[in-house]
Amino acid sequence: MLRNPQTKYRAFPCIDLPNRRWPSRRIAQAPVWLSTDLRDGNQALFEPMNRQRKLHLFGELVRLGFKEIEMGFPAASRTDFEIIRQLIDEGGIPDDVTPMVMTQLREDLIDETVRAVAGARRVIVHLYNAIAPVWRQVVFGLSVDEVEQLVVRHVQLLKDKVAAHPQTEWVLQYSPETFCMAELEVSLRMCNAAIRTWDAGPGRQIIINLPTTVEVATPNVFADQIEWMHERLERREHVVLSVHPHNDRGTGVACAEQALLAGAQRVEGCLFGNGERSGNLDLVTLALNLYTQGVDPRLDFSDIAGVARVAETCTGLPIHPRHPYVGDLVFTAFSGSHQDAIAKGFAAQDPEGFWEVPYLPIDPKDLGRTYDSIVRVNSQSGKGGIAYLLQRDHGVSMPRRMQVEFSAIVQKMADSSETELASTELWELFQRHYLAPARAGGELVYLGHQLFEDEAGQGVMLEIELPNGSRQKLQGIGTGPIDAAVAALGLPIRIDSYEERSLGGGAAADALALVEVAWPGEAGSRFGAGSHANIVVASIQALLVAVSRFEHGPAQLLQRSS
Ligand SMILES: CC(=O)SCCNC(=O)CCNC(=O)[C@H](O)C(C)(C)COP(=O)(O)OP(=O)(O)OC[C@H]1O[C@@H](n2cnc3c(N)ncnc32)[C@H](O)[C@@H]1OP(=O)(O)O
Ligand SMILES: CC(C)C(=O)C(=O)O
Ligand SMILES: [Mg+2]
Repeated sequence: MLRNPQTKYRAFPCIDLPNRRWPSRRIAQAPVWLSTDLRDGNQALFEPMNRQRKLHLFGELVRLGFKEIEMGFPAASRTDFEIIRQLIDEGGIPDDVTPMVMTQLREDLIDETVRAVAGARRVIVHLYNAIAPVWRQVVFGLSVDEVEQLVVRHVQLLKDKVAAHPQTEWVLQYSPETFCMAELEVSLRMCNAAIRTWDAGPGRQIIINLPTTVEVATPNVFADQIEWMHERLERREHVVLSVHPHNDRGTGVACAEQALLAGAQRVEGCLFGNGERSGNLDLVTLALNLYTQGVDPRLDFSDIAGVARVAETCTGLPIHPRHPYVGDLVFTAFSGSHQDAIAKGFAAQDPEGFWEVPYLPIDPKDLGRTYDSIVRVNSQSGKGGIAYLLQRDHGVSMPRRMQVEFSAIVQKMADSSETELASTELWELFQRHYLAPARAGGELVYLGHQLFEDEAGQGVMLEIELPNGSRQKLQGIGTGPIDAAVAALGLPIRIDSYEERSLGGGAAADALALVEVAWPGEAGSRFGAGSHANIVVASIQALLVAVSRFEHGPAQLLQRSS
């Protein structure tokens, strides 16, 4: 990369629009949607869709509620010609859906295009030509006057040709390709030439479609360009002002939103942002952005995963897991504080009230998605999410300090595996670290006990197995069974906390005992857990696990026994 990029790249000039109104407006209704999945989306694929895939995607677009669908470039592609012809001839286009077909300003191509769609109930013919300086000079070698003549000549030609097919309602769409890079006066001249030549008026609609063919400036510049055109286009009431944002700077959706504020009434784009280079406007994101502002998008994404699978199958392109609204991970929180806030938000959410769950801009249920994967655990997770999963799925409710200790163990595991841990894996990890008798060797093992009453308090006769396999009988007296077991071990330990719960609920459920042991002089305490139908057994097991987690614990007992 250059250290002085200003020698190679220039900033796009600002638009002189002192009284711009778009910044203080709000989008209050859905635009007219045009899907160009079958044209702009298709022309950007390694392998363009075959007939079967195109028809599949067309059916899906209709099902989603699109009323205008660009079908392709019939003069350039035999497949496109045959598909549109077949749909028209066989009545395969619903009455409320208008197909659109694209062509360059060339007589032979316009001829073929009209042949492809004549007889349809209503059709939009899309004429385009690039008008920005570099294209005028380098690609076409035409002056501004000559470009205008090209537009007038071909709009007139189309007008004459379609007059022979009065049974079809013909709508013209004119796109000054490369609009965002062209001088506004030149764009206005070309658009007004098309409006006049088509003779737009009552019953003679025209769509003026302004593209960011290659996105080159910040969205506010595009919004200024749109407002400037909106205020100057002739016969404005008979013009549908449309935009066709691409996404080269990653701001296609922002451009569309700001263009709608600036006077655009219609947007063109593709599902999930497919399209040339870094894509077209993502229609799904725009629609759901509106939805989350309380605006009905008039497109149905209540099974968004199903739509995604159709799009992936037809285009052969995968959808990124972090893609807004649809990605596999977008309703998943890994980080602890997010998990904590989401869990609290769900608990507090009023089912009839406004959506107010932290970190989730939309209710996943509205898109046919579930809450199941919202709390997931990886190396970024905190104790809240881990504790939530163990409690929810395994009935284990850890005291707070144990949550802290266990989350360090989980993070170590997640860091080394570099993967997410499922709730079953958390449970296995919990058992391996804390739960007698699931732990695997190296510790003191409970074999049996007997309680007895003593003048000095509660007595216990404890039988345990040492790590070398030898058995030991130990006796102790204390204020209760745990205290007596501590006395029996004869180690300088202290019980810092003790909790018992029932594991998994129900009358027949095992008891779960959680014991926290401190060893004065040793940093930190250790937890242990035991589960058994008998709570005393579970408690002694938990104690033995916690003691075993101090290196000195088993070692001192072994030393004493030898
Ligand atoms: C931004 C967009 O997405 S625009 C849509 C782009 N999509 C496509 O082009 C897909 C379909 N296109 C095609 O299959 C072919 O380009 C065809 C069949 C239309 C034309 O093919 P060809 O005649 O071989 O021309 P080619 O593909 O090389 O296109 C370049 C020619 O078209 C001319 N041209 C490009 N755009 C236009 C236009 N809008 N109107 C008139 N002429 C145009 C160029 O000036 C150039 O002419 P030249 O050969 O006299 O220098
Ligand atoms: C609208 C047409 C010409 C287009 O795809 C573009 O300019 O990106
Ligand atoms: Mg395009």
